[in-house]
Amino acid sequence: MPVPAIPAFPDNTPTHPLLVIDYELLKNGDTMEIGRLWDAATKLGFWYLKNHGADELVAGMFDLGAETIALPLEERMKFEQGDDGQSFGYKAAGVNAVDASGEPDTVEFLNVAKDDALAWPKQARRAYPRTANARMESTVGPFVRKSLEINNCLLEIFNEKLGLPLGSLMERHKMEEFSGSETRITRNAPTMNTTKQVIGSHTDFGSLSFLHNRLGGLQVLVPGSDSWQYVKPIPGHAICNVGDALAIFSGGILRSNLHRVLPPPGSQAGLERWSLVYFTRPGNSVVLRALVEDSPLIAEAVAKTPEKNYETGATALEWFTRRIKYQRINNRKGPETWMASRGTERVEA
Ligand SMILES: O=C(O)CCC(=O)C(=O)O
Ligand SMILES: [Fe+2]
Repeated sequence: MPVPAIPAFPDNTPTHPLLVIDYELLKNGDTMEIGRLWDAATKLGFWYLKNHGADELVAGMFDLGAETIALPLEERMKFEQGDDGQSFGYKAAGVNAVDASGEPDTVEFLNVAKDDALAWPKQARRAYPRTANARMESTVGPFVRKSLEINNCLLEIFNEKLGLPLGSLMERHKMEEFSGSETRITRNAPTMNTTKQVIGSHTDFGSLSFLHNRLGGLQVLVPGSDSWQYVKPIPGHAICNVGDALAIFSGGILRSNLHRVLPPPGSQAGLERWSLVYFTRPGNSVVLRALVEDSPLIAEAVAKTPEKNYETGATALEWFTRRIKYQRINNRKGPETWMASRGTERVEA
């Protein structure tokens, strides 16, 4: 499907600069580029990634989004996530809170488990709408494999920079173990209100996110301030970020930064907004704690910040289930439910 021309991100809207990291250079072990990635991952926790080679697959995934949204709502609802903290499947608009007051979100999305994409045509975790089944082999599987290749390369780099024994991070992201790893296609309906949050402020739940945006709307909380700034989408550049699990494993050396989504700004206002992510998350049984015994660097970071508690006492599955479950408005009792859905911003506070 040809991509229609989209109005440029407005010139007069302030944006937060992210470092542009070249995946080809990382793959070739370029020390300077690895140093720049380290800088980005430890200071802001977000960076652009160019030369990742996933663009065609990304376009196919956006087509899958449009095909799925064209199904009758009733059919999509057969695959709804439900209220128990299960992520895979369809999420209808308005079922999650965006803040402590319980204001509803406006995005709908389809999440496909990495375990299902790789097991296809067998079912590993759950069933999906027929549009996803029709593209599982041609589009979803290849996109998931490509995203895994990229995120695994980043994990190996962080493993080395953190001074961990070879394979320590990969061991926590075993291909064979079921995990919360998934790809998500998100849609926000057109709206002229450019200030209402469509996805509330959050840190990502897992290890690494590989995000693709065509329209603006994503904002990061600028570290050390209470200022939110837009991240400008750049064609062919993914937006990558560190999530809670890596922040915890690294004792806070890697940064899981708060972010949120508003409707597209300025000249992009009123357009339907799509985004696509692949989330790498640890294996379900992996306990989320700082790897202090395995790296003097991590031990030192933890020792220097006694006010932070990186012993979550939770497995990746428990962490992930809790966060999803308490976002759901059906589970809401009061502002404490929003607090119960929070991630490392509690650890870091
Ligand atoms: O849509 C976006 O730009 C970001 C989405 C996001 O932060 C998420 O799904 O976790
Ligand atoms: Fe996110």
